[in-house]
Formats: sequence, C-alpha cells, structure tokens
Amino acid sequence: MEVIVLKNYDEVSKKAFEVMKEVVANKKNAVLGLATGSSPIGLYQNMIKDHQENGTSYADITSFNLDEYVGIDRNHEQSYYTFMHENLFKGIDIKEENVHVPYGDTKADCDAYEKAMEDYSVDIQVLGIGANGHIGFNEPGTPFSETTHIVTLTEKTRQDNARFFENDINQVPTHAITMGIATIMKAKKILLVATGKNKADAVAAMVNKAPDVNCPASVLQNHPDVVVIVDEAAAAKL
Ligand SMILES: N[C@@H]1[C@@H](O)[C@H](O)[C@@H](COP(=O)(O)O)O[C@@H]1O
Repeated sequence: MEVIVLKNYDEVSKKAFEVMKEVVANKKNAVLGLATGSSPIGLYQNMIKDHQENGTSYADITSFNLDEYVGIDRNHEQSYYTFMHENLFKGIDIKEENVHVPYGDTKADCDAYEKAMEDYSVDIQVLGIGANGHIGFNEPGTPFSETTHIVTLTEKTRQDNARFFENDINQVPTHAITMGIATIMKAKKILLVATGKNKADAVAAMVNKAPDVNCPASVLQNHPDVVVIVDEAAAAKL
C-alpha cells in the first residue's frame, strides 16, 4: 500500500487525478470503478477540466459505481445516480449506456450487478472511506468474502450522511445496495482518497492495524496495487 500525504484537499485531488489520468491515457476503453461522497469531487473536477482543455476522451470508457441508496428514486437529488451525473458524467463524454450504478433492493438486483461486471475487469477503483472505516457501504463486520449485497446502514453512517438530507437523519435511507469487499478487491488498481480530521482514526486503522473486518478498509493491505492519498489532517494518526 502506497500512502501519499499532501497538504490539503486541492493537492489530494490533483494527485488523485494524475493517478487516474495515467490509466485513462493509456487505455481508451478502461473500466473505472467510481465512488460518491465529497472526497472524490475534486478528482472528478480535475477530470472534467482535463477533458475540456486537453480533450481526454471517455467515449469508450465503462464505469461501475460502488453503491446506491435503497428506497429513493434514481432521479432523487441525493441518489448516487444523480450525484455521478451532476459531479462527473455531464462534464465528460462518457456514454450513458456505458454507465452502471447499482439499483434495487433484492438479491436478484445484487446478482444482476455482479453479472453485469463479470465481462469487465475494473482497471482502477476509486474509493473514499467512511469515518468508521467503511468502503462503499461495507460497514464494519462485513465479511471480506461478500459480493454485491443489500446493507443496513449504521447509525454513524446515516448521521455522517445527514448533511446531504437537510441535516435530518430521518430522511437518510436506512438501507443501501453496495459492491461487496470481494467485488472491490477484484479491481486491478485501487485509489483511495481521504481528507479531514474526521477520517484520521479510520485511515490509521486501515494502514497500521492488521486487516480486520472491524475496519473494512484494512482489507486493502491484501491488495497488490493500492494508492492511498490523504491530506495532513487525515494522516494525523498514522
Ligand atoms: N457510501 C459512501 C462512501 O462510498 C464514501 O466513501 C463515504 C465517505 O464520504 P465522504 O467522502 O463524503 O466523506 O460516504 C458514503 O458512505
């Protein structure tokens, strides 16, 4: 696991973009695993800027998103489907038919997402990290062997995400559909970004403690190609 510590969110976003650019510049039809949350927004802004200024094309690129809430419509303003269109897809030339965001609340929906991914191999998976160490929506305790599944969100995660729902935890969905840890680990390369002191404990557990289901992100120590890019605040407990 390569850990890069930089000054602030801006520098983290620029460095993350360099890692991403190397993948998309070398493979026209790369497969991107994408994440939501505030952490990757700066990376996505850099991708949009580069597309506009340098013409980097995403026309042959395919994407698979990590997760989605259960119980809100795809077109809800806080759905991850909407998030991805607002924060990345509408600014680049990716084709709608090449975009995949999981959706649904049944085992069949989960299996269908795994099936859709079967024909592809993710070249780079972008990840954020939850304050409790979750990746995607794989909460602490999730077996590392899980594939795409439905989860009950923890109180902590719902609280952390209430900022997107008028600070009202009651509006935050209670369930989500997420790629499992085994799904995430299949990616050829993993790029995790984290900033802010709220992430310091999770980052320290991910990097320094032995892999353990209590910190889902610690599984990344078992992956051969992981780049972790954090700011000084998130690195404070390393
Ligand atoms: N499901 C998402 C995760 O994929 C994300 O990494 C995490 C951190 O979000 P943020 O980057 O906004 O701190 O939030 C949500 O729970």
